[in-house]
Amino acid sequence: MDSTPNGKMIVPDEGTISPVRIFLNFTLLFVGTYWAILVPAFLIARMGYRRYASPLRSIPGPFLASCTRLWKIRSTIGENTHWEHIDLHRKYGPVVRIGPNEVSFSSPHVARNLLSAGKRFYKTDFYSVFPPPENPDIFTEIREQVHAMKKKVANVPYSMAAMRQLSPFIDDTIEFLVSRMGGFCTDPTTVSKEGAPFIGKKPQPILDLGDWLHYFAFDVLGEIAFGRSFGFLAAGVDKENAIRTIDNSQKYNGIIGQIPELDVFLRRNPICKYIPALDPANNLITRIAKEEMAKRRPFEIEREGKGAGGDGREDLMASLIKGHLKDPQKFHEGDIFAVAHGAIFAGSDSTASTMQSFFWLTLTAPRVYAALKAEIDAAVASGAIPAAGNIEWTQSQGLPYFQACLKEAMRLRPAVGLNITRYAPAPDGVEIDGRHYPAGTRLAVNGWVLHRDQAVFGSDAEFFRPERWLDDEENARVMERYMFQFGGGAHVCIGRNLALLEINKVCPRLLRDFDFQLVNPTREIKAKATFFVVQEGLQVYISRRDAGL
Ligand code: HEM
Repeated sequence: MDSTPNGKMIVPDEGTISPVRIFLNFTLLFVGTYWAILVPAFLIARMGYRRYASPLRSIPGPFLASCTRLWKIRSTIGENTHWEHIDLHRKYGPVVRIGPNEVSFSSPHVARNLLSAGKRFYKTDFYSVFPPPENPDIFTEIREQVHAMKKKVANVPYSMAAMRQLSPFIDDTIEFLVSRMGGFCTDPTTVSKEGAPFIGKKPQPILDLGDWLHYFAFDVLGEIAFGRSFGFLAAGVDKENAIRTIDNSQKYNGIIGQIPELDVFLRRNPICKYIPALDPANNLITRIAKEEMAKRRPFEIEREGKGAGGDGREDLMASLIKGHLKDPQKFHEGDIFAVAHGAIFAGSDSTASTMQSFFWLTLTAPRVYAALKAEIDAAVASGAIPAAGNIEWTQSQGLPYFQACLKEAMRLRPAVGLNITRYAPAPDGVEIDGRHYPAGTRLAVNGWVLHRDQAVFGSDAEFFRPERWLDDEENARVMERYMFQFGGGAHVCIGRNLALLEINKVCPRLLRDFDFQLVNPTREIKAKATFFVVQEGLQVYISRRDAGL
């Protein structure tokens, strides 16, 4: 206690010190002194609560996953989610708790229900980090009603009929790919019969088929979306590192999609705009998309069918502009850019990855590769497919073994490697296989797991055996119903017609025109799950062949 100059003691008026203040002071002092114990204690209590007080508490799974999202973040950073989930279901069974509020299912029957239209299993906030957040495209739009409106407009240019009209531009790109690949062919005068990699003094050129298929997929999308190629095949390299930048951005989406609340501090942080390397607007693909938007103004030119894109063709952007002009309230101007630009992100890695899987699985199975070549040779000999030039969609439909190999590749190595996740519907939640999941529970499925279900695909579901699609028609129909490489329901892939058209034209053509030999037949290609499975290491030696002659 203080004293006054005259020596009298100052007695504090107890009534003027608020008890709240005393409590706050005490709390601050306490926390300040013991924070090193209190913070971990709080976190442990929170983890324990999430682990044991949750309605999901009896579902098996990794302990850490049941208490914190860190387990999923770690799994996504590791880029190995696809294989990890296969192991997880082997260990814990058909239903696994992979997050405090998230469950993964291995049953294709559950997946069919979960992804069906009209059942009100809506997309989670995982998708909200995928750009552009200010104007979501078909893939990133999580407001279901708005999504349905946008998809209705975009479905028109994505129909198979519309895609087949653009087929000549795919043909030109295939022609160019084939001519570029010709530069990697072994010189026949220097090759030994055994096809040894080094002949005489001249090393046999190595073709990174994975890279070239990637360039091809991008250039096709440039033609389809904007009426012009991105020029990857011409350059023969990843121009301006555009593909790598997109892959890195997908990796970011995959990881931050697990903790979307962090996005505002990272990519959505306005500071990014001032750092050129971090501003997505500087990416080659985005620049081209913007240039094309600018070129097509005023939009009325497209309505008159003149095709401001340059050569009068109705590319995706032209068609979206028409959709906007028809109903600007439902399909805004910003949607034109978002949907056309988004197509490149959604359609490039996915299509490339599918073709890479097809070639990898086929070339590592000599019996399959030989049977495939025999089918193509026979088709050429009979005139079912031409001996030179491009192959039409209808012609490749007449190659049953090729179709079986493609389905088998999409079954064993689907292009999406992360989970597809939906919320249990509000307000009542949902019952699945006798267990109730409250509204808002995250329900996840992964194609890599679903497509290995032995009840649907057979006891040898682990193995690449294209014949399973040809053994029994009825069985093939059942298997087809439980394939999820393109997702399902209201969110089924809008670009699947385009992807299948491309693949059905280019793969048989390459098999007809070239012989392939893997450089490292025993080395597994790298398959990194960001959202799509990005693959590396599909290196081959090639030589020309005269199929069917
Ligand atoms: C073989 C190639 C492809 C595969 C395997 C594939 C796979 C998928 C999958 C699994 C989904 C559902 C994702 C989910 O629900 O979370 C999806 C959606 C989507 N895909 Fe594809 N895709 C391919 C090619 C393409 C192409 C070429 C485009 C566009 C040009 C495209 C555009 C989209 C869009 C916009 C969505 C969102 C659909 C919606 O939510 O309504 N995809 N794709």
